[in-house]
Amino acid sequence: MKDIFKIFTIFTPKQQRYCGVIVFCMVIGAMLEAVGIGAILPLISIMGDEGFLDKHIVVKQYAEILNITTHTSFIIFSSALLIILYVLKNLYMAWLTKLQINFSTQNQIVYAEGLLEGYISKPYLYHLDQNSATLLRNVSSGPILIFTGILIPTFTLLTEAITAVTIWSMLILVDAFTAIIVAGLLGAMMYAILKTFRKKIAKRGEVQNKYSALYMKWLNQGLGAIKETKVLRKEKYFLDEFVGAYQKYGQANGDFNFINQLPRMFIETMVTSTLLILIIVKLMMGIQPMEIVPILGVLALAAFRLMPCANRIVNLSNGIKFQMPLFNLLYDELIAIKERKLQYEAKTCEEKEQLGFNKEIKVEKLTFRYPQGKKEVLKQISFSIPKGCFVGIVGQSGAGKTTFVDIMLGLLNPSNGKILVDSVDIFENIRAWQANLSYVPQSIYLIDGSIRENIALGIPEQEIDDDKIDKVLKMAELYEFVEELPEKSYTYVGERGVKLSGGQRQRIGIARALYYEPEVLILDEATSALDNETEKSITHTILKLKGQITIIAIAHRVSTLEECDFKIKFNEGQVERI
Ligand SMILES: Nc1ncnc2c1ncn2[C@@H]1O[C@H](COP(=O)(O)OP(=O)(O)OP(=O)(O)O)[C@@H](O)[C@H]1O
Repeated sequence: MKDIFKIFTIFTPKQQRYCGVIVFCMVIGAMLEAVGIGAILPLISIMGDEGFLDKHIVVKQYAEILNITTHTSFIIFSSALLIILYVLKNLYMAWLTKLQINFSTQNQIVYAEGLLEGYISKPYLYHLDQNSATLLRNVSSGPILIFTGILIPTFTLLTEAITAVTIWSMLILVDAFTAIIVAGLLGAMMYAILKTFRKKIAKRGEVQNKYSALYMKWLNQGLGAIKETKVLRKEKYFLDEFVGAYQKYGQANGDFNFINQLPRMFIETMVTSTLLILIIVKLMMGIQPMEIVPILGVLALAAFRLMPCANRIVNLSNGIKFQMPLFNLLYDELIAIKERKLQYEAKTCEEKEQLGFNKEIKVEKLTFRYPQGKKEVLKQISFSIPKGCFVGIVGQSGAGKTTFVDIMLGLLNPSNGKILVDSVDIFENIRAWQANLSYVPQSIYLIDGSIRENIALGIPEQEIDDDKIDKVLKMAELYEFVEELPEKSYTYVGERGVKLSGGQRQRIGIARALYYEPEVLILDEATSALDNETEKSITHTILKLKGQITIIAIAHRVSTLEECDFKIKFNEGQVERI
């Protein structure tokens, strides 16, 4: 039962009040439902009683005002009233459903944004430990499942429960004995069904949750490495892994759907049999069949209205249980979103603040160890880089060069030591330091957009400065190539830049880095995957920037760093200036 209300704990007090309004409207809706059913009984009595108007003088007086004098016209009038009641009730129910769906959809969007915002702003170390398929599943499917799979069913479940209680209360007035028997029977059945299937459903929920991330992972990997997959002829391997996970996911869903169909059949059989047995008992007690008929009308209606109610309550509870594993998994993150909303915390900030850099970068006794790492990757390293210098970072594979660069970039926090820029520790305000940086990795990530969108990454299309695009295209020696393209800088590069050569991709990376007019340009093996000629030509491009900005470049090839001012050699966590 506590599962049902857990969903409301992720909401702010304002949202909870809104939920309260929805629940209040639902109570009215449930009452309208009950009145709709209850109103059938007087109509049946009126139909069966020719002298009804004569027996009810007050009703007769009001009817005469409306010019209703005969029994037939009174039946027609009462039927018309009932039609209006049903139309109004269902219009109200449609409005209420829309209210619930709007609330759910709006929050689905807010929480999807919140989840992505949370993941994007998480430290780089967090992402090193996560598989992107899990995060993809959480952001893309999480809010949908939580809001359409838990919140809407919770609202519906509450409506059904309120409707059931109201109908049942009316049933008590008509025939208390039958009402108690029906409630006892339905209650016992619901309890038994929920208890029997609770664990099975929770287990299926966990399985579908686990394998939805896994099949997504294999999908990503199979399609992400399409070139290697095809060349190595490993299509079947990826397909088998994907199908293996998808089968388990599908099986869990199928099992749940089957289990969730059983209560309807069970409840229907039990309720119909009980109702018929009740009639037999009443007949055996000597009650005349004609006396049973009017009561039976309401009873059958109520039972057949209560039965789907009970059935839906069971189905909805099971559905909620099935979706709970993902909700529980995301619970802390959803609470964090609520807290962020409460604190009106600034969105992933794009601060204007920039750390001043006029003299030097000083690395002081910098030490780093990865959380799961056994030894220190950097051991108290110290050196300084004067502004405007071109510094080469060299050393064997695994020596800690990328780790150092990641610290410089503000992606990793040192275990000890400092990096001072004009005597200010960059970790005091890493965003302000990052405002000075541009970075070119070994493999540039290109979005499936135009060249200009890729260069001015993160800037809305309409705000891209085309003069600046031309300028950096020239600096990266890409201008002529782009000018020859049919759509120039508006040409699409394809997913991850598949329509470009490796050298062109790296040049776009350099143009991107330069678009932001950095004070410090960091290159992590930016040219090492290229052939000698392209590498030389890109190095030549970079060298043109020497003296204008500070360049820190990791490179394995000696030729890349021939013209640098000095080199820092990394060796087993220690450094030496050469
Ligand atoms: N996420 C991580 N968790 C634990 N250890 C890591 C992690 N990333 C890197 N390491 C370890 O840190 C050490 C330094 O790695 P780093 O990538 O900085 O070396 P590198 O000098 O850049 O190597 P290369 O030239 O091959 O890129 C290596 O021993 C590596 O195994």
